Amino acid sequence: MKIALIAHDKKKEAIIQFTTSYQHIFQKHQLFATGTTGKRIQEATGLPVHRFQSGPLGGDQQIGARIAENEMDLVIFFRDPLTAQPHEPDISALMRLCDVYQIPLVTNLAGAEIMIRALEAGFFAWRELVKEDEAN
Ligand SMILES: O=C(CO)COP(=O)(O)O
Repeated sequence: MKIALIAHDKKKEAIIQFTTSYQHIFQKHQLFATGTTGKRIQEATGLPVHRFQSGPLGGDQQIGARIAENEMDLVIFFRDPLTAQPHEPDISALMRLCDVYQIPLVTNLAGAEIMIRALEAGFFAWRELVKEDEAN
């Protein structure tokens, strides 16, 4: 599966701990991330991560574009709800596209814990069916 990982600055440590804890699962998937998040995850885990621009420089929009092309299966976004972000419209647009295209999105650690277990349990098999349908 293609997984997007994004974390706001105050949530960077949390996403690093999360990806480190579940490295054995993440290593079976293709990882994508906004710039700084991806760099930190790569440094901490050694996992290969395709890095887009940093969030404020368009990274959220680049991930949104992948979603619009059905090229992303899951978005794990550790949002900071207590800090104003200069690129708030980009963040809203990304979340909106997840809803438009029915892409699973979690925006906090509690949701991510459940989602990663669902991923490992095979609950994402339907994504392959959607893609097969589109190809026909
Ligand atoms: O701002 C972000 C998401 O909206 C995250 O961007 P970085 O991973 O580059 O810090």
